[in-house]
Formats: sequence, structure tokens, C-alpha cells
Amino acid sequence: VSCVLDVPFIFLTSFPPPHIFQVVHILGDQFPYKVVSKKIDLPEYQGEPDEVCIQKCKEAARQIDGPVIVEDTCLCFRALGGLPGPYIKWFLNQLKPTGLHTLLAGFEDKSAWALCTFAFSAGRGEPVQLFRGKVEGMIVEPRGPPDFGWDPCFEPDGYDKTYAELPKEVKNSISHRYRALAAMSEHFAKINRTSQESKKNKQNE
Ligand SMILES: O=P(O)(O)OP(=O)(O)OP(=O)(O)OC[C@H]1O[C@@H](n2cnc3c(O)ncnc32)[C@H](O)[C@@H]1O
Ligand SMILES: [Mg+2]
Repeated sequence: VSCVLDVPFIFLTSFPPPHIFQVVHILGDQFPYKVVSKKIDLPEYQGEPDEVCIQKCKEAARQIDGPVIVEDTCLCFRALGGLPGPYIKWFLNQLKPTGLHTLLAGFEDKSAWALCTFAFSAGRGEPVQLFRGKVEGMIVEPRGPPDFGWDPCFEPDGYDKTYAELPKEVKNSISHRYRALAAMSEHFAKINRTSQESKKNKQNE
């Protein structure tokens, strides 16, 4: 990834260094900031996924006093009306993937969706923009290496493997996080195209 020096930094909260390269790669060269990982302690907000992200992002922009991206991941069970949703972290800590599967034992509907939201703010007091990526799937008995989160119990629609069983490259090319990042990347690419076009039009006037 080339490092352009005359672009401002943007801080991405709670993304450890190995993952940041993937983030930068997916965002592509149209993204107008150099992404830097920064761990800041944010309160655990409550509410609907969008609301949680907006609050997180506003607080991060306030603390950093500059441009930020924050990310939040939800796992939502249809039989439970979308819960655990933003509270999945706490459910996973206590229940592990096996317990998440057992949680649905009393329900016929095992469907779920993984939702990733990136929230962007240009700085303190600036509006927050959300970019979402959603993947539908099923909650299954855990299969595959228990390396990351709830990956072993989530089987995305169209695959007979869980996220944990899929090769990393495959998961990273179809995941809720990939889709959210792709949406953010497309947004900034579009802004660039528009500003280049208006520059051209001005020159032709
Ligand atoms: O509140 P922050 O600082 O963001 O903390 P976090 O990163 O641990 O919390 P998230 O809300 O982003 O993630 C929710 C949970 O889902 C897990 N998780 C996130 N992305 C995942 C993925 O792609 N596959 C499986 N588990 C994932 C993660 O380990 C957390 O336990
Ligand atoms: Mg997170």
C-alpha cells in the first residue's frame, strides 16, 4: 500500500495492526485519509445498532478531535427479534459459540444475520455517516477452528461451511465487514469522481 504523505490521518478505533492492512486494502486508493489504528476506551452504548454506532463515533471524534472511523459488529437472531445484536460480545463471552447455538434450542427458526457498521465523522461536532454490511446465515453447532469470535457457529447462506471453516480469504471477501468497508470505499470514490468532474467542467467553461 502506497503511503501518501499529504493526506490527513484518520483514526480507526480498536482495530489491531494486522487487520488494518486489510481495511486499507479494501478502502482502496480513493480513500482520502491515511488510516491509523488507535485504541481508545469508549463507553458501551445501548440501543439499536445504528444508534450505538453514532454515539460511539461522536464520542471518538470528540476525544480525538479529528477525523475518525469506528466499527461495530452485531449478530442478530431472527427468532429473538434481532437480539443479541449489539450485545453479542457479552453473550459470546459467557456462552461461547456452543451456548449461542443452544440458546436457539427452543426455536425452529435458526436464521441470523451478521451486521457490520462503520461510522465516519470528519471531526468533533461533525455529522456521522454510516456504512453497513449484512450477511444472512444460520446459527449451527460450532464447526471449525475457534480462533475468532462467533465464527464457528455462523454459516453464511449459500455455503455449507461456517465462517470458521472457510479459508480466511474467502470469509474476508464475502463477510459483513467486507461489505461495510466496500460501501464506505464506494462512497469516497464517488465523492472523488464528482469533484474531479466539477473541476473539469470549470476548466471547460
Ligand atoms: O466495543 P468494541 O471496542 O468495538 O469491542 P469489540 O470489537 O470486541 O466488539 P464489537 O461490538 O465490534 O464485536 C462484537 C463481538 O463480535 C465478535 N466479532 C466481531 N467480528 C466478528 C466476526 O467477523 N466473526 C466472528 N466474531 C466477530 C467480537 O469478538 C466481539 O465479541
Ligand atoms: Mg469492534
